[in-house]
Amino acid sequence: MAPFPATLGPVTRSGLSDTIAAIATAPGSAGVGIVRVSGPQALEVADGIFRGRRAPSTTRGGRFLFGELVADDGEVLDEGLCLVFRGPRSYTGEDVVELQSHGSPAVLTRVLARALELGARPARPGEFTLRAYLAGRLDLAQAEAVLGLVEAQTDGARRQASLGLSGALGARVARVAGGLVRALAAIQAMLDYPEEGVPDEDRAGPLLQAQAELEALLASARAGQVSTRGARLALIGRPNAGKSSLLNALVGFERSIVTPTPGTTRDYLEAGLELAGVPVTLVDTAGLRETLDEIEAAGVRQARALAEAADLVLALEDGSAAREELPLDLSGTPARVIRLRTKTDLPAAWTDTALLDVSAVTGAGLPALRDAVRVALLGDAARGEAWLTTERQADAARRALEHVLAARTLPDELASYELEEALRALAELTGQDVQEDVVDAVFRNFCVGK
Ligand SMILES: Nc1nc2c(c(=O)[nH]1)N(C=O)[C@@H](CNc1ccc(C(=O)N[C@@H](CCC(=O)O)C(=O)O)cc1)CN2
Ligand SMILES: Nc1nc2c(ncn2[C@@H]2O[C@H](COP(=O)(O)OP(=O)(O)OP(=O)(O)O)[C@@H](O)[C@H]2O)c(=O)[nH]1
Ligand SMILES: [Mg+2]
Repeated sequence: MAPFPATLGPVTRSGLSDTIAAIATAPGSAGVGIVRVSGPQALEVADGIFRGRRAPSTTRGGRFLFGELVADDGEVLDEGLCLVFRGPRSYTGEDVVELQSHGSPAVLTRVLARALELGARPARPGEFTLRAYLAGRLDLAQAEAVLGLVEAQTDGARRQASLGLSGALGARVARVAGGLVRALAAIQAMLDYPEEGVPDEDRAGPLLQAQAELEALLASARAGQVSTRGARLALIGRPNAGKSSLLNALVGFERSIVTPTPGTTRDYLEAGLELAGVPVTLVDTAGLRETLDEIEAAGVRQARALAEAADLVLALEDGSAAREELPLDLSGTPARVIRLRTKTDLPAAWTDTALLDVSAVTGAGLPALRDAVRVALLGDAARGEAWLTTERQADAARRALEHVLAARTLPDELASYELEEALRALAELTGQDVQEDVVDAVFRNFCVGK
């Protein structure tokens, strides 16, 4: 991808003011496919491709035309629709034309090639959405939500992206910023008119409130990332604990080999499923034990490494056999472990209320397990609220919180500096005050045509 223009603001705007075109629909055959054109020459380009009862350039915004898509020599490529959006009333804020043909890669490549001949240039990844951002139609968090929506594989990811796109996250951040501005005003008043006696709660109240809101926002960051990026769950236990059986019960088919012989699973294997709206990868591993078998020993080493790297460990112990200690130290990361007593359909050899009872055979305990996984992965981040969904957003919120915490303890002069820094971090979060390389990094992840 060509580098993003050097600065934001007017320079970038003019740098982006040429006309871009791209196939907006996914590669492959489909019912309908779309070539999208945006920029000052969009209507001119459309006039050169589209033949209908009237020319796109004489059509009002918000209308569509039915007609033919034609090549430079007049050959009809396909019948199609032309949608006309006149700036600023369009996705990008510029003149936009959509040429909608049958969803044939052969047709779409010809239509795009014709648009490029007529003066458009190929759009860079995310450039339509970048233009919407630069036109002030979306904030940066909304642009990230567009990306999240395009990539959403689960309903949980879709919900968060959709909330983000609605501007709910921006609104949540604006609330925090509003509180900081009030606190800043109180401090300024104190500095300017010390004799007036500004009540301390005017300063402390909004700060405390902002701190609480930032902490809640940051608590949502892990949930947001997990719901978009997904999570890895490692099943760990002694041989025969029932790891492979549990994996099969959770995914609903015989993904992993199960036998009564301890040491059945050697190489690890993965299975994808959706748990609590989160894309989850379950990892079945070799049972942990000392062994002279070289292959099995390699599997055991791998199992330990997989447990280390997982977002969450399901530690299984066979409830129908004499209890043996799990040869794995989980004490360092108790928040990342759910302990299970398995085979509860069989007579219990022992019980322990600290463990969750499950049976892969009857399915008993599986709903409780799914619940525990949801809490472990998402915490109590409220479902209806907008979460921080990217590391970039979380980083900005973290810095804002640090400055707010500093402001609470510092004398007025220094506190007001900290609050200004906190506000700057929040402005970065929504993209009002942001370095161009950050913007570049956000849009680099997009696909062409978005
Ligand atoms: N065919 C098609 N479907 C699509 C999109 C698109 O660009 N084209 N979208 C994009 O990726 C999404 C819809 N988002 C859009 C957002 C704003 C405008 C728009 O033209 N807004 C104008 C006019 C609104 C109006 O007429 O009421 C505006 O806000 O001023 C269009 C699409 C999803 N579906
Ligand atoms: N009754 C009953 N038997 C179970 C249950 N889960 C597993 N088993 C049996 O226990 C034995 C071992 O099950 P696996 O799922 O292969 O155990 P594992 O932990 O994957 O074992 P390794 O791969 O050897 O480490 C098999 O005979 C299973 O049928 C259960 O919930 N109830
Ligand atoms: Mg197994």
